[in-house]
Amino acid sequence: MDQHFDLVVIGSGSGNPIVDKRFADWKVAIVEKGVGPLDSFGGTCLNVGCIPTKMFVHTADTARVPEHGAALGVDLALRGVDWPAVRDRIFGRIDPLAAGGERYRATGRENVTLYRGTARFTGERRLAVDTADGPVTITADQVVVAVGSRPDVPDVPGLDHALGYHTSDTVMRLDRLPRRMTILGSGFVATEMAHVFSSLGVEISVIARSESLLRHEDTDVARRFTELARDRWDVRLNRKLLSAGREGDKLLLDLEGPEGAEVLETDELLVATGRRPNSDLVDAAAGGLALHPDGRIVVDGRQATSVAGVWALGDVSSPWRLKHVANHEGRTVQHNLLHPDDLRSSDHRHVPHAVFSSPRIASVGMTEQEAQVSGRAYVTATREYSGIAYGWAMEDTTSFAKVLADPATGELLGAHIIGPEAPALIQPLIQAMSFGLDARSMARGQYWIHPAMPEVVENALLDLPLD
Ligand SMILES: Cc1cc2nc3c(=O)[nH]c(=O)nc-3n(C[C@H](O)[C@H](O)[C@H](O)COP(=O)(O)OP(=O)(O)OC[C@H]3O[C@@H](n4cnc5c(N)ncnc54)[C@H](O)[C@@H]3O)c2cc1C
Ligand SMILES: NC(=O)c1ccc[n+]([C@@H]2O[C@H](COP(=O)([O-])OP(=O)(O)OC[C@H]3O[C@@H](n4cnc5c(N)ncnc54)[C@H](O)[C@@H]3O)[C@@H](O)[C@H]2O)c1
Repeated sequence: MDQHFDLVVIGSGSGNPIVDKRFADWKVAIVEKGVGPLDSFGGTCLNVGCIPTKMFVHTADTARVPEHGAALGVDLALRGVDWPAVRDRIFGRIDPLAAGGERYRATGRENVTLYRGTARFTGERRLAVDTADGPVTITADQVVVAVGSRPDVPDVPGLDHALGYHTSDTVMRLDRLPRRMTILGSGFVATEMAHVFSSLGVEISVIARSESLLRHEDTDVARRFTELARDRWDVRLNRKLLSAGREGDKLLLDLEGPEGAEVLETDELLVATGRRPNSDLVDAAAGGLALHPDGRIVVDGRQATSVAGVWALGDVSSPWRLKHVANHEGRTVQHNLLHPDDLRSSDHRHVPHAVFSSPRIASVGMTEQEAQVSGRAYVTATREYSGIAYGWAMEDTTSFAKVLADPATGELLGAHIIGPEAPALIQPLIQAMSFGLDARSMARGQYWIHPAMPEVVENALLDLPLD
């Protein structure tokens, strides 16, 4: 029998918090198929994304303290890494959170029904869900499509499930640490996981198809990061993976590079080559939803899709696959559901991101290469951490903050930081850009605590050659 609801939310990641107490009078369904090896409730960020990765990153940073201590004359030693303890501490916190979230949705509110299964559109605002109790048909006045994305694995001969490769969905739950791990890709996941596993003692090889890691970052940042990565990992740039195979416990990767063919032998392979939107899993086209060529659902500024009453947010529709963007878009959808006569748009003017590798990277606004292409007048200034007092304290020789501004007005156009605490240091610059504070006012209109790390930002701003 068909079930009709006021609202159906598909996906329990950033879609789930939309349904708060203001929806107490609405008849609501939430549909979730499960993510990761345990088919968990709560989406990517909680179960296989931001949260576990950053718990591993913090652990990795801790394991590297002896390396940093040596430069300061402090003799520390890493005596060992108890991988099962590390892994189980992290998932021992996360798995109960996911289970608790699911319990609340299953039993916590009378007006909310949780369906566990994959939802597929069979018409406009009409869905079929395969649940453990059999198929259900759901119709609704309003539908929120928050189905996210999944790892995208390239079509390479031998690179199939039988090979036993990992993605970010599985690599954090390895039974044991391998001696060697190869990572295919050179973006967010690749560089964060290379930091995690190398800090815990694994020999890392990174296969990048371009000539730098993190090539979407400002070129100065990507260049510095790549130089540092080459000191730490076996970084193979300009490489193509031609085929993959297994010989007993070993994986053999056939690569083609600037010096011809090479075979890389490894124990585990992490494929980190991007993600694809889950619009196909939900059969968005059958629901009448317009799609971009890359599979993202088309939305307008208000997160409305091409079908009245259907909204989309997060990785399935956004060009930014970031949790803070998905959350922001979720709040837009929530407001628009509750206030149909006063619709709001999402604010995508200054979307920042951070890469939690080592060193850390944080960025907002235009890179220098984007500023060049845009043709707009700009000036830049770069201040090394070694040029501020706290940088001396840390004996830092490689980190910097770079800012871009309009020479005439001082309007901040972009900021890029590579080094310790970059994600925290960039926040005042995001604030300045969001609220229209120009570089000169920002630098001189407030006190900067001395001798703290934000002085690197203050000095970069003061160094800008403004008219
Ligand atoms: C390893 C990793 C680390 C990351 N780290 C960060 C970070 O540090 N900072 C950051 O900002 N972002 C990070 N991200 C990105 C961030 O996790 C995503 O942008 C965010 O979680 C997307 O939220 P969402 O709600 O769009 O999708 P999800 O959270 O993926 O939610 C979608 C849900 O829909 C379900 N679903 C899919 N199809 C169906 C269907 N047909 N029927 C029913 N249910 C369905 C899925 O099972 C899933 O639970 C990371 C991502 C990864 C993979
Ligand atoms: N700190 C964070 O905010 C964070 C952390 C992890 C993931 N994420 C999000 O998750 C998404 C997925 O991360 P990701 O690292 O998988 O994607 P990514 O887009 O950051 O990087 C993908 C990498 O794979 C390479 N690549 C693509 N196809 C390839 C192929 N066929 N062969 C070889 N290399 C190939 C690309 O050149 C790139 O280096 C990101 O878009 C990001 O938004 C965010």
